Amino acid sequence: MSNSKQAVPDTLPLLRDRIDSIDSQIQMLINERAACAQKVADVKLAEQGGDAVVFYRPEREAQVLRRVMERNEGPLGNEEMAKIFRQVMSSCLALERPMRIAFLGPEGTFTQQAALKHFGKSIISAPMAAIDEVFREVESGAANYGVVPVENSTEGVVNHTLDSFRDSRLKICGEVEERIHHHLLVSPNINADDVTHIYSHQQSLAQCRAWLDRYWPHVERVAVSSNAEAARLAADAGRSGRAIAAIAGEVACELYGLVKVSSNIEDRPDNTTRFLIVGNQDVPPSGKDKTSLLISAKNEPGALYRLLEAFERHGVDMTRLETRPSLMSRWGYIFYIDFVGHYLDESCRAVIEELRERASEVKVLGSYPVAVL
Ligand SMILES: C=C(O[C@@H]1C=C(C(=O)O)C=C[C@H]1O)C(=O)O
Repeated sequence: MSNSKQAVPDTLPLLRDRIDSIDSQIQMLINERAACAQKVADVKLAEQGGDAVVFYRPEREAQVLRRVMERNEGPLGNEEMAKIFRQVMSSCLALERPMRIAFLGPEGTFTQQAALKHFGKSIISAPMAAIDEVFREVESGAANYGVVPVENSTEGVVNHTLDSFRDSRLKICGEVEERIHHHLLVSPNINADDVTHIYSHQQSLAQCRAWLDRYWPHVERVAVSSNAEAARLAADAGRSGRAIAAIAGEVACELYGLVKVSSNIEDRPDNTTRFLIVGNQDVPPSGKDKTSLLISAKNEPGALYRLLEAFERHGVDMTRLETRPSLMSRWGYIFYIDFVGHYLDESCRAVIEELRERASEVKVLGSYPVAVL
């Protein structure tokens, strides 16, 4: 831009004039960008036609965000800047048709937070009551993509999600990581000193146990179906003057009009959950990808060793291994393996080919960009 290197004025009126002028340029450029994105959609329609057209490209979006972070010079931080671009892309894509995203609900869950982090805010939210319903909603075409939790750094793997992949043809199209922060919330008309009960999901109560023991040892803890439900109940109670607090996240706090008594009360400050994006799409390489496999191993001595050995020999970096019962045969197992790379990369292809010779079933659940935000 012509005036991007102009000296910054130092009086309030001049600074505000400058901001106004920058804003109008930003606005013009955002609309110019949106017009280009619309044109891209037209080209895709012309090339791919009708129902087959895929407007949302996770690999391209990841590349755009990575580039934003690489070239960023501040004073805004890389992540802050990428979040702004995340929303710009979300708005551009929604010009075509906002995507419907199914997630593990109700409104206000951390999974919804993850969905918004991944897709931006210009989506239609479709809260589902259970993980398998998220899968079904996407399989039936009622939603474009689904978001489900898959592992938590404190609590471990989410079995329902892994098990859902057994019978599903959906592909993993992306991953999101979310630092999970819990807050103690009450209705604005309630005095925190009067609180008689604290509601939350069992996992969250567990993740804040030491903090609760220290500061609220004599208040009864009540486990409910989700944090968002706890927040809703606390808001409801507040309306009739009952002093019930909830432990929940930021989104639930805002959604149910609660106020924070204490923030970030989780015992482990690095408490993180990883979520997966599931869809009907094979995502091309983004340059920095991960792949997830489901493998049914033959039930014989050394079976797992022979599977893992292939990764070692081809220098492919395995990041996760989970075991689940196969349900097909007693003491048969299914392994879930994540590794660095795309299934089209030469070394990854070689590994997958060898696994196919050694296992009774190998299903590529998807290759997808490593989480950017
Ligand atoms: C514009 C495109 O389509 C969508 C919008 C994007 C954007 O706004 O940058 C990026 C990828 C797609 O989700 C594209 O494929 O380039």
